[in-house]
Amino acid sequence: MAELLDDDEVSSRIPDGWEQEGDEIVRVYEFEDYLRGVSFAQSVGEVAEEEFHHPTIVIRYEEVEVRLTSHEEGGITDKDVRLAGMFDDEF
Ligand SMILES: C[C@H](O)[C@H](O)[C@H]1CNC2=NC(N)=NC(=O)C2=N1
Repeated sequence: MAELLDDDEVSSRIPDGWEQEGDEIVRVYEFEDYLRGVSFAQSVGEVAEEEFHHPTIVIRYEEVEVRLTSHEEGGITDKDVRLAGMFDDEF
């Protein structure tokens, strides 16, 4: 089981564009149109399935919100930080 990160560790490790909100890290990606966001959400889902670590994905008009936390550990771990960077690579 991965170690929980404290707020300072989260702040220093999460990629630019991500923020901590309680026990989650979150980023809102903006798109020129709705279907580009839908396609991005699909890509995020595929990475999540490959890594077996799943975010909450909210698809809105011209934006997609992605939230990560480690449910089993009950907070933010390096798994979340690593996946955040992998999702950014899909953007
Ligand atoms: C049983 C447990 O749900 C699975 O091992 C995986 C699935 N995907 C997961 N995703 C996330 N974000 N956190 C988890 O703890 C997690 N656990």
